[in-house]
Amino acid sequence: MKPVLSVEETLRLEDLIEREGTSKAALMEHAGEAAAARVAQYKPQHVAVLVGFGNNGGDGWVAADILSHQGIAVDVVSPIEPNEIKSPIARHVARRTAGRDVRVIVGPSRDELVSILSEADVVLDAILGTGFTGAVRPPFSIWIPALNELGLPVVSVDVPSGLNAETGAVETVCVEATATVTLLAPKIGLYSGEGPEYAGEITCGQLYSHLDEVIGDVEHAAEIVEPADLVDYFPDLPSNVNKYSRGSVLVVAGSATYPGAAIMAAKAAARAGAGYVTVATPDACANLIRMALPCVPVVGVPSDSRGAFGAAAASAVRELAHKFDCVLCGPGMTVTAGGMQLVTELLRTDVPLVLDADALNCMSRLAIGGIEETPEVYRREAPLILTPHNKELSRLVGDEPVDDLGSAIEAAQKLVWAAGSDNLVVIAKGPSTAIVGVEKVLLPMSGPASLATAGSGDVLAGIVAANIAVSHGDIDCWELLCSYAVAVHSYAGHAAAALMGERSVIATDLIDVLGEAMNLTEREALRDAGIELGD
Ligand SMILES: NC(=O)C1=CN([C@@H]2O[C@H](COP(=O)(O)OP(=O)(O)OC[C@H]3O[C@@H](n4cnc5c(N)ncnc54)[C@H](OP(=O)(O)O)[C@@H]3O)[C@@H](O)[C@H]2O)[C@@H](O)CC1
Ligand SMILES: Nc1ncnc2c1ncn2[C@@H]1O[C@H](COP(=O)(O)OP(=O)(O)O)[C@@H](O)[C@H]1O
Ligand SMILES: [K+]
Repeated sequence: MKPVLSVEETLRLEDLIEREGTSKAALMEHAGEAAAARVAQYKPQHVAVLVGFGNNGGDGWVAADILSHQGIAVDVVSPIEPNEIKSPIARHVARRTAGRDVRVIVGPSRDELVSILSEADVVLDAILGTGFTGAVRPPFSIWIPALNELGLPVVSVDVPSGLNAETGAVETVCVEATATVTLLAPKIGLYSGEGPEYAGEITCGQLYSHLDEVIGDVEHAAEIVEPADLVDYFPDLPSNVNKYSRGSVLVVAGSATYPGAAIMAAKAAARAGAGYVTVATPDACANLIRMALPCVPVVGVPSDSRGAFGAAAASAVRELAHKFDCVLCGPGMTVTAGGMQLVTELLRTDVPLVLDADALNCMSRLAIGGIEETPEVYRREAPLILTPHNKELSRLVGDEPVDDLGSAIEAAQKLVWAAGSDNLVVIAKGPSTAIVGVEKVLLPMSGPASLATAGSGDVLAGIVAANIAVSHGDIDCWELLCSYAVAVHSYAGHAAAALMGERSVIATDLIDVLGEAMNLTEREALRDAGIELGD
């Protein structure tokens, strides 16, 4: 796993490295080397380097010097003279570079800038980095749209200029990078908010050779799950299994209004490898679900007058629940008094439980002002996995705003820290999904935007439940098991987009390609771990 840092954590890491004997000036030299190496991959003859006033600009000045030493024509565009730069280390490298074989253009007009950029094969963006906040001010608010309009390859240093490195927010304008060389460790903003849209291909510049020895001494906002991290989490299929021993899932879901959600979750659980899936659903929609799922037993439990779970459903489901390796509750169930009783009852069982969709909304109604205020409601011995999207997560924490990766991680941490159990994991879903446990925040591979389609979350919930059932509790790290499930969902998004076209994917397509998605996840993980693949 690869650490992802907040801005504050990055600054602490720099200080720590400095105490170990490597100065910030030395880090800037290495940052410039990393940026120049990324630009050189394009084999350019002419490079334009846009620098700002701060240390991000310093990195750009160093890179410009290195590229010009490689025989590349380099134009450095700066808003001020090198002598006027406030940061002493950036001023030093700027003055040094300006005295060498580069052309320096200070404060060009928009037209002059466009004509300089038009001569370049690649642009290095070293305008703003981790020190940037708020809305981009002139002259950069003029430079950045001019650069974007040209559509040239752009390598950004640390983060694309205009992107808030902490939140991933873009207030006004931001460089649309082809590639970003982030420094020391990736910044959380590259994965949050609009980060993924602007950053292009992200690589990390190695600025310090003993990083592994010190990175553990600063907290990290999150860790990126690399394919090889998942090698221990593929579900086995030994030859001596039967349908029950493979892993059984009870899907408690559906209502007369939303029977489809139960159908998709159950089918996804079966396709993701559970040997025996059963649906418990209100009587009112049981027959419809039976017809849609010939391979799944469907148990009707008492409905209320609207065809949702009624008051007597809770005890009926409790009787069933303990026979299964995992219970998934929520898809399509709607929020009713019967549903709330059902969720309360399931939280009290000792069976691994996945709560999704309206089960989460029922749960948030069990407490006023945030469920984390009453952790005894959801603290339990058996694993509990919650799979909220931002709105559901916000309701769980008393309607505090959750609108990007950072706020989702914060809200999820409130829930897991209040319960204090390492069996509780929140899968905070969004364009980037975070898996939040009591000690770890993991960022598994994200899928394509094709996943933003109704029912896609029901499919993910089925995949998660199946993997818990198949594991039979033999799990070192629930966060990694959940990461495996999210990775399979993401690969399903890619596989379905390849088949159907990225705009046409619907949730049932994801279910149909789950087998292929599991194979892809496994193949990628083995390759990344350096394990030989058979034919
Ligand atoms: N991590 C590492 O290990 C290493 C990090 N290093 C590098 O340092 C970078 C951080 O440098 P930094 O702290 O100097 O900040 P930086 O991003 O250059 O921005 C500050 C400048 O931007 C300006 N500015 C601010 N807001 C603005 C706005 N809205 N609109 C317009 N301007 C705005 C602000 O102006 P001021 O507010 O002061 O007037 C100030 O001049 C980091 O990203 C990495 O590249 C490497 O060198 C070494 C190893
Ligand atoms: N823009 C996006 N890019 C990638 N994945 C996305 C995007 N938007 C949503 N997703 C994923 O799609 C799923 C949507 O889940 P959810 O909102 O619960 O859907 P539903 O309630 O309709 O089943 C989540 O797994 C989420 O991570
Ligand atoms: K930048």
